[in-house]
Parts: sequence; C-alpha cells; structure tokens
Amino acid sequence: MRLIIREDPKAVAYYTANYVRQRINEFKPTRKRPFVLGLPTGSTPVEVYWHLVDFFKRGEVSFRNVITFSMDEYVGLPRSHPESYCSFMYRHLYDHIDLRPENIHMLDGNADDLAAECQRYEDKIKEVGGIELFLGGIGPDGHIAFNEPGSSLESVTRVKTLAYETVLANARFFGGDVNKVPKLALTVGVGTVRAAREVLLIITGAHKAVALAKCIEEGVNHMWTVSVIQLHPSAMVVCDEDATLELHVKTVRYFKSIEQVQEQLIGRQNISLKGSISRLSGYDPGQTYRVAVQQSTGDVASELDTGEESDDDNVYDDDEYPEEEEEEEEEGDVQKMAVSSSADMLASSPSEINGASLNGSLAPAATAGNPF
Ligand SMILES: O=P(O)(O)OC[C@H]1O[C@](O)(CO)[C@@H](O)[C@@H]1O
Repeated sequence: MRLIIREDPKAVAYYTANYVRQRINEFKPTRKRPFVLGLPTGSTPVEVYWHLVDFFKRGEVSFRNVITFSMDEYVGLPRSHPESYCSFMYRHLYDHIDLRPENIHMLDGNADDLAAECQRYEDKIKEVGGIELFLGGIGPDGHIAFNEPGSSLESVTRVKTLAYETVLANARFFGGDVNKVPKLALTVGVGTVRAAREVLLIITGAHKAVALAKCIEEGVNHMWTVSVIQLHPSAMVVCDEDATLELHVKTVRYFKSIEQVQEQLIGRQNISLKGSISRLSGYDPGQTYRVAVQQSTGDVASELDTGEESDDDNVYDDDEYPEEEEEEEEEGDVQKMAVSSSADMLASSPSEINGASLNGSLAPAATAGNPF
C-alpha cells in the first residue's frame, strides 16, 4: 500500500485529480477498451471533481471513453433531490465533462426490487470488464462506500442500514436534521471495491485520523472496513497532515521517506505512475545526497546521509524527465491527450505545474443536466 501525505485537503485534491488524469491518459481508452472508473460522493472528492472539470476544459483529459460507476445511493430519496448522490454527481462532475450518458452508471435507490437492482449493478460491472480504478472516500467510522462496521469483507452490492455515526455525519447535508437523513442506502460491497484493479482512497481531516490509523497500523478488521485495502495489490491512500494525527510519528516518517527516496534518489524518471520501479537510469547507489522534502510549501524538511552535500536541493532537474511518447489513437473519435511526465504527478498544487492556480469560477453551478 502507498500512503501519500500532503499538507492539506487542497493539495490532496490536486494530487488525486492529477493522478486520475494521468491514469486515464496513460491507459489511452478507446470505445472498445474503455477506462472504468468507480467514483465516490461526500465532501472530500468535491475539489477533485473541480480539478477534473478544469483539466477537461483545458483539453488535458477526455472522458469520452470512460465508464463510471458511483459507489452508493440513498434508498427512497428521489433522484432529483439535491442531496441524492445522483444529483451530486451531475452537479459536480457529469454536467461539465464529455462522458457519454450511456457510460454513466448509478444505483437506483427507488427501484421496486432493490436486491435485483444491486445484482444488475454487479452484473454491469462485470460486463464492462471490471473497475480499473476505484476512487473512494471513507467515513469517520472507517467505512468504505457505505460498508459500515461489521460488513463482510467479501460483500457485494446490496442494501445497507447506515450506522448512527454516519447518519449524524451526513445530517449536515440535510439542514442538520438527523430525521431527514435516509437510514438505508444501496452500496457497492467491500468485495466489489477489492475486485477493482486499483483502489485510491482520499482521507482528510482530524475526524478521520483514528480510521486512518486503524487502516494503516492495525490488522484487517471488519469493524474498520477500510482496513481491507491492506489485502489489495494496488492500493494507495492520499491523506492530509491532519488525518495523520493518530499515526505513530515513525509511521508518518516511514511513508514520507519512501516518497522522498524514490523522488530524490531513485529519480522520478524511474518510477511508474503507480509507484513501481521499472528502471534505474541515473541511479547511483553510492551518491551522496541531500533530500529536499517537496511538501506543498516547497521547503526543505529533512536531510539524509550527512556526507558531502550536493549543491542543489534537487538531484534531478525537471528537464531531465523524459516525456512519454504519444501514440496514434485506434479510433477517430478519441481525442489525443498529452501524457504528462511523472514529474507532474508529484507536484502538490496546480501552480507547481501550470504557474496558475485554479480559478474560483470552476466551482460548478447547479445545472439542469441531471436527467432524473
Ligand atoms: O467526504 P465526506 O463528506 O466525509 O464523506 C465521505 C463519505 O461519503 C461516502 O463516499 C458515501 O458515499 C462514504 O464513503 C463516506 O461516508
């Protein structure tokens, strides 16, 4: 599992959106070979979606050959209700990008037969070849999607009763009135998330610090369903500093040092987007070095190996990172997307890459695209 720690929720959102953009572009989806993306709701991913909309508007990513599956939906709330997860997804993402309507998949919490609806969803996921990347959030009680404590770690899409803690947490979306929060939801299962080829979780805020500690430092446990990602071969958690408050200092340093060593010593050019080391060009095991921690503040936070210091804080210049080659797309309707170098991936904010920050106009206004 990778744990990527960024300064604050803004840096987490940018890192995550940038990662999704690059995964889609590296995949080079076509109509016949679409990129299948699982998506969460909640407040945490909102800024991720703003960035994705921004990338789309700038022509840096297309969703034309992306298929999406939402993680969950309330039972009994009309789809047109502003707090339905269906409305949420249109408001924050779908109304603003080029997804084909037929590629949008959501659970229907008003279906006559909820069990059949859940089975339909599982079948559809299989039919499109499984989920390539599941983006997820968690609740303060460590639930992933709406898989509350005690959920089977093999569970699939089903009806779930929400824990009181979750109802309380979500009351803020219903005028603070717990009585207005639906008590049932349809949710993909823990097993559904595990079956995705890659899982990326975003966890921010001190109120999720215990859940993150349970996820990272303790065993796999159905009372903290997020902990199941320890068993996943390709899982990454992107969190902010506040969410690390319950982790041991040693754990935080460990994960930060892994990122630093990879970036500074092994070299970004040798690391794939998903974190594996594929080659070792320019790597010198005997080199003396100074590690600059590239936090979003950009300051130097630690030094490894006290031998001779290099003149530069950065061992590698951005210019040294090879550009990925662009290939011809298979189909005429596929927009060509530039694949950014992995140097982009490691940046924490838009200004590090584009020299411009996200402008406020990006926050999408509620529009009428939600057909429900
Ligand atoms: O990001 P927030 O607002 O804390 O909410 C996260 C929640 O949203 C969910 O994605 C529910 O859809 C859960 O995984 C989690 O409960």
